[in-house]
Amino acid sequence: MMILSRLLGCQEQLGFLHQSKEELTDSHPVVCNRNILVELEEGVGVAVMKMKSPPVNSLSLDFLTEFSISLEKLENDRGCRGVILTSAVPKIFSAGLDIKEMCGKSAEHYAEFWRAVQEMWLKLYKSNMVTIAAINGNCPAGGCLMAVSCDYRIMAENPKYSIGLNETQLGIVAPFWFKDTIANTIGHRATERSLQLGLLYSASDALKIGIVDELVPEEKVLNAAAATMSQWLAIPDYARQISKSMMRKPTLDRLLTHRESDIQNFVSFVTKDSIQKSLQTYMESLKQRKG
Ligand SMILES: CCCCCCCC/C=C\C/C=C/C(=O)SCCNC(=O)CCNC(=O)[C@H](O)C(C)(C)COP(=O)(O)OP(=O)(O)OC[C@H]1O[C@@H](n2cnc3c(N)ncnc32)[C@H](O)[C@@H]1OP(=O)(O)O
Repeated sequence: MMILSRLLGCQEQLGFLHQSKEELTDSHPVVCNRNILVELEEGVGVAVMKMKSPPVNSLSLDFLTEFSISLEKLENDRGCRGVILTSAVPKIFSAGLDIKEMCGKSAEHYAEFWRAVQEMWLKLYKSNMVTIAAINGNCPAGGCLMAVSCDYRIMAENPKYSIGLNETQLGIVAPFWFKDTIANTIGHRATERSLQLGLLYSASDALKIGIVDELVPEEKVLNAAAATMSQWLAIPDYARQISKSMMRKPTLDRLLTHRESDIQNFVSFVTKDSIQKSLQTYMESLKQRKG
């Protein structure tokens, strides 16, 4: 019930009611949501989802709810066959889960938050559409999860940007389905090293290890994503979708089977004093790094 009311509440915030005439053209209907801009190019059947939640596109409960609703709308739109996921915030793809959602809140809040994280991943990983991440900035932890859940990743070749699952550096543990998703991308051995050490890879190392598929100059990331999209869309949908599902279903089923226990594990993990302390110390270190 709480989730339903949040979804309904968010649908109002989603801004379907606030579209201006300038934002709606025949060829590029744009939906300006609070955290995500969705632009559907109808003739081509491709939507661009631009995350725009400054300063760092952190994945808050509101953001995740909006993301899942937006993706579901596209999924149910027969005119949309592909999605390019990118960022409208300079230098940041996404800073991952919003750490503030995991600090000093109630057990009920943590459970609701974690269900929203699961939902985002389930929707993205099982999407029937072609999904391409156009990674135009830093991409740690939950941001990396989003990227590796897509079918293909193109990253800006900027030495300042990094990508990876750095959870252990915060004193926390990437859950099994984060691990499965990255292992499906880079293999078991590379995942083991990557997760234990909480590695963040530079763009060039990310290409070498296979976290990303292609590097291009920053200003070409979206064009490169559109070019790759047209190659993938040249394959008949039905055959491609069944192939995707064959590869991903066991991983999806594992979370679906253990969804409630995964939420309980998260809540009991994150409510530990030691974990709260680690997260708070990490947040403070982010602030100090600034100063
Ligand atoms: C036994 C098994 C049990 C299993 C249980 C499972 C538990 C697993 C739980 C969770 C998995 C976690 C996944 C995650 O995604 S955790 C998040 C990890 N993210 C990071 O480590 C990134 C942190 N951020 C950065 O490194 C940088 O901010 C940056 C490189 C992304 C951008 O740098 P810069 O442009 O210099 O910006 P600032 O650092 O100055 O940041 C601006 C502003 O934003 C705040 N902020 C940054 N990241 C986050 C975040 N992830 N959440 C919330 N807030 C964030 C930062 O503090 C600044 O705030 P301000 O000082 O108030 O301006």
